[in-house]
Amino acid sequence: MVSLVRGANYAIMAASFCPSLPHHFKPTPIVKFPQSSFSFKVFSSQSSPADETPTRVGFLGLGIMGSPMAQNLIKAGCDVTVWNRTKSKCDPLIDLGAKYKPSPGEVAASCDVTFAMLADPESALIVACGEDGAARGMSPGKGYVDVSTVDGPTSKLINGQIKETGALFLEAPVSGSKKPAEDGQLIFLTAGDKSLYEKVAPYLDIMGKSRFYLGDVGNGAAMKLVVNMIMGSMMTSFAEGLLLGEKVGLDPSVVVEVISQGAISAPMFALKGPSMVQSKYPTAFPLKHQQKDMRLALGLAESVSQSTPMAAAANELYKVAKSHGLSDSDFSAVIEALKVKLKD
Ligand SMILES: NC(=O)C1=CN([C@@H]2O[C@H](COP(=O)(O)OP(=O)(O)OC[C@H]3O[C@@H](n4cnc5c(N)ncnc54)[C@H](OP(=O)(O)O)[C@@H]3O)[C@@H](O)[C@H]2O)C=CC1
Ligand SMILES: O=CCCC(=O)O
Repeated sequence: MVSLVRGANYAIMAASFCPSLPHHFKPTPIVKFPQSSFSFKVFSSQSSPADETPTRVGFLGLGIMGSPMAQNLIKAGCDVTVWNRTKSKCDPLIDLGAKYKPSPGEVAASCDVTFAMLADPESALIVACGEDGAARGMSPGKGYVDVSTVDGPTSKLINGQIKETGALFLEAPVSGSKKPAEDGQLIFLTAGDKSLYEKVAPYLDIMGKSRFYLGDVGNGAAMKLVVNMIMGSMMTSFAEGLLLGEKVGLDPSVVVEVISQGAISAPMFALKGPSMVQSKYPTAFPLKHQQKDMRLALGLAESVSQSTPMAAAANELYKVAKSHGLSDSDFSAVIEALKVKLKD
């Protein structure tokens, strides 16, 4: 079953699930509407599921996405313990009131639920299952929520290791980039233990604007990869159009404007177009991660013999862009890979 929850009042939610905030705001459980995949949260001053909600939250991985996500939890008054491979990235969060532990295992041991936002399958595996990994600190009653973008097999591996400890697992990759992370407007694509999904829903609602529950582990990863595969191909197609337009004498800013008013308008084009026209690529979503997602999506397609020629071509372009040193630029920098001079 797929469920989506929308529109939560940030302050009221935070007050209900984060102990340092006033107790008189208490939400009722999610109200689900039959015949619809939508459900909405409503609030009252009566009883609350808060008693069963974990209150000590761990956060592993404080990069572009993890930092603002953890920050939103802290600002909402949650009891947050952080860890990051590069310790200095913990400091601004510690200044905001977060606790610190020197390893993922120690974070997990000291928290009821631990979130992880890591770069790729390799880092997600190391942090969850490595020597000092989160699994070391897991035990019955705890939960591990991996919000990184990884492939299904990796997610299933982590699920297996976490479940062996008696703890629960939820995969919950996100749609939405740096700004939605800062604004608490992410979209969570979750799958795994339903009871953990329900327990952590208040936290997802602090960090995001909606959440889907998609069933078995692997479905969240698949949904995320399908979405990002489409996004990656859209971006390369947009880049080609901008450059072709420019070469035949069109003003690329006008191309962006025309696109924004028509049937192919997309927030991504409106957001990235103006800076791409100026050859500027301030990093929101690193190009190396987009290429990783194309690679993982192609692997997913391969696993079910689905033909994906557009995505395969786009992936090659991201690889070329990486080889030009653009890994840490925004993924819109893929346009640079098309600026090679061709002979007439
Ligand atoms: N940026 C975006 O717009 C979005 C990104 N995502 C996905 O979210 C995840 C994180 O993205 P983002 O925050 O942008 O990425 P960043 O590159 O900014 O952060 C990556 C994080 O992973 C950590 N890390 C990397 N390798 C290792 C390792 N070997 N061991 C331990 N930790 C490691 C980094 O630690 P350190 O600081 O030490 O390098 C850092 O905390 C990725 O899976 C990405 O695909 C999903 C939606 C949007
Ligand atoms: O994984 C990155 C997604 C970026 C976005 O959804 O805007």
